[in-house]
Amino acid sequence: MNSIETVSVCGLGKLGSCIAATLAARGFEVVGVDIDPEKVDKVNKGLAPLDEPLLAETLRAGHSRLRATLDPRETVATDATFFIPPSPSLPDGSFSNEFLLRAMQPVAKAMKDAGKKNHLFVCSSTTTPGAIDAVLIPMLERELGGVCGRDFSVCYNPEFIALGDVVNGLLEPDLVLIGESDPGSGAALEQLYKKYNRNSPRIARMSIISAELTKISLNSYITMKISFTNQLRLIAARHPKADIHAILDALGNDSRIGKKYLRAGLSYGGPCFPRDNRLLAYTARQVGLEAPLAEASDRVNERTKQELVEKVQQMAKPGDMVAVLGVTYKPNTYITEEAAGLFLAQQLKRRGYRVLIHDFAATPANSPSLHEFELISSWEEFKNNPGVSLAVICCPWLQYRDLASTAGTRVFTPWHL
Ligand SMILES: NC(=O)C1=CN([C@@H]2O[C@H](COP(=O)(O)OP(=O)(O)OC[C@H]3O[C@@H](n4cnc5c(N)ncnc54)[C@H](O)[C@@H]3O)[C@@H](O)[C@H]2O)C=CC1
Ligand SMILES: O=C(O)[C@H]1O[C@H](OP(=O)(O)OP(=O)(O)OC[C@H]2O[C@@H](n3ccc(=O)[nH]c3=O)[C@H](O)[C@@H]2O)[C@H](O)[C@@H](O)[C@@H]1O
Repeated sequence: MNSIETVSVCGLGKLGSCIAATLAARGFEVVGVDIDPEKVDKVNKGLAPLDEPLLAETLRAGHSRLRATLDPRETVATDATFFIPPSPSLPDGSFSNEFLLRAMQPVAKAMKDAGKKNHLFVCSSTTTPGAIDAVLIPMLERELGGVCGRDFSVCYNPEFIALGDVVNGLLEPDLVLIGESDPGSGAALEQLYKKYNRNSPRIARMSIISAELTKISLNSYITMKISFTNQLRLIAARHPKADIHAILDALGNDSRIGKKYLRAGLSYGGPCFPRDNRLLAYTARQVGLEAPLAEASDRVNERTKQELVEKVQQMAKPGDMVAVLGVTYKPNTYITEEAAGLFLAQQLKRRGYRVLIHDFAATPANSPSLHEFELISSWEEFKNNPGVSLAVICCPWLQYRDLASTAGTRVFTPWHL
């Protein structure tokens, strides 16, 4: 296929809005498509549809080359369409294809109606390994009445970005991963990335199933590393003279291990890590195998959460006022999904503690699970006069560093701030 100059992006959410904005800022003509009129309206006004560092500036930089629409037929005028709708986790561990099917179908129909051939369908949402070949490509072949790799192409191209750093993560990744239905489409996408990235990342091209397995393996491997630190932390805690931070700092010097994601703290959370291990275990079961390492990482993670509750129970008794500081799954995001702090607050409340909550970004408006809690409204006032029996720093927001214990309050800091 020819080079990609114009691009459409279906799904302008946490990841898609940043992909659309960065593509436009790097010189591509971009059409953004979403089913949410508010997001479309905001993007057309050059405003960020959600909170993400650098998104507003990037949208402004590419404003003249980016427009958004509710109409998927407008993708026909572009060379390639990136699909980035949600792919929620199902109870059996697999990821739903429903949103991808619903986003791709009208685009395929529009291509067919316009008689357009050779469109490139790029799936960026995380998929269950095997789903693209078994479900999405057959649907596209039916809708388009053609053969994948001859009449149209499909690439799987997930991004390895972490929330709070999406724009830089997209533009300067360690790795660009391309699963391709045919060499021509992979080559075209590789050329796009050579123009788009600000660094020169390794571009790994492979079959679609290999790329699907690579994507979930990466997250699964990293959680194995985090769970290893937690396993070691629990063992070291039983030895009064052992210092987990000194141990991990030493281990990280071995280049085979490395220092990243080797920080002793609490459990991992968020919308990605916990569900990717469940997906790897599901993928193993599909071929009659087990994924004991992925399952063990999740077990250690659950144990880490329980251990935090037990530890706090040793430090305060039911009826006491405990302040849970930091209820997001990591700093610089408002997301509380599977966060250690939220888990602790819920468990303490259930056990009869009086719970006060504080966070620098999460509020009941953006995290409805916080509605059931009393919130600390002013951090400055609280910092100077906590007046509670125990404050637990559950998320390593740097602003918590200067909270000192006062006469009546102890401060418990599982993260080495
Ligand atoms: N947020 C993250 O950190 C990362 C997310 N991913 C993957 O990216 C995908 C999207 O994630 P997020 O951006 O976080 O989701 P999100 O929920 O923030 O955004 C999804 C967007 O898709 C839109 N949408 C839904 N159906 C649509 C349709 N039929 N046509 C057009 N737009 C449609 C929604 O209105 C929403 O704006 C998921 O598969 C996720 O696993 C992968 C790596 C990182
Ligand atoms: O698949 C995805 O969607 C993304 O998932 C993660 O991104 P994210 O969940 O946004 O955030 P991270 O910054 O990686 O943190 C995840 C969790 O790990 C925890 N963590 C991180 C580092 C560490 O040393 N220890 C540790 O417990 C954090 O506190 C947090 O709860 C991956 O880092 C991305 O590469 C990937 O693209």
